[in-house]
Amino acid sequence: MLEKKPLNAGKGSVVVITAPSGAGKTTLAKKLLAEYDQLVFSVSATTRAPRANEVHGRDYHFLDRETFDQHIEQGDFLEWEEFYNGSRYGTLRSDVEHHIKNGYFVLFDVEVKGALNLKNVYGDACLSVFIKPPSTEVLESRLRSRGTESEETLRLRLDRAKMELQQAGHFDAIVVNDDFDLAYAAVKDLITQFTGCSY
Ligand SMILES: Nc1nc2c(ncn2[C@@H]2O[C@H](COP(=O)(O)OP(=O)(O)O)[C@@H](O)[C@H]2O)c(=O)[nH]1
Ligand SMILES: Nc1ncnc2c1ncn2[C@@H]1O[C@H](COP(=O)(O)OP(=O)(O)O)[C@@H](O)[C@H]1O
Repeated sequence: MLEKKPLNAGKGSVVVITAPSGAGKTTLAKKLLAEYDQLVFSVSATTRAPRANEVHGRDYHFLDRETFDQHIEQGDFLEWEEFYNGSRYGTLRSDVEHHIKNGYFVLFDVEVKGALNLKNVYGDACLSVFIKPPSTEVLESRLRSRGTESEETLRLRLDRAKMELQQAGHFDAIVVNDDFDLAYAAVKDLITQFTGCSY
């Protein structure tokens, strides 16, 4: 769902990384954030339960469904989507505005529909990168070895991945995440070119 209210702040530049679940976007994003001082993470809100290593406010704002839906009603989200199983994910407008006002480039890690919506909002001020797994078999084995999914949520994520892979052509660049270091170098080059920032 794209919420129509425009951003109050001037349109800062943003980098959107999107991919099917398990392709490696969060791993790439974390390394980028550790290396680029000028890049700041858009911490999304979600109704899904935290994983063992996740911290509230750092990885996500973990909200119950009622609170999440209140934010929808109040128009607090720039965009939000239901990913699977009723789990909702959204970008809080105020967080992003705050970072842009402070002169940062904002890095988003969002699913494909949200990424397409953010491209619409930011237009030329957005670099969008689709991270592609080498194959669906590798995607499945990465999701399994991550150890975060039940058999049911694994299936739901893989089903959604099929739809998401078909959308890859809509983004500015596609980077295949086979060898991690090569994929990371490719994404870094794109960001350096787009932002003019070195790390
Ligand atoms: N549209 C949208 N998608 C989000 C947002 N935050 C996270 N996502 C995406 O929701 C999907 C599920 O996220 P998560 O449960 O953390 O699984 P993971 O990406 O496999 O680690 C991923 O594709 C995330 O990139 C958001 O604010 N908006
Ligand atoms: N190039 C790669 N080669 C092997 N494993 C990888 C690679 N990139 C990421 N992974 C692993 O795959 C799993 C999924 O990566 P993650 O970053 O959580 O994906 P996403 O955020 O897209 O769901 C993690 O266990 C991660 O360590």
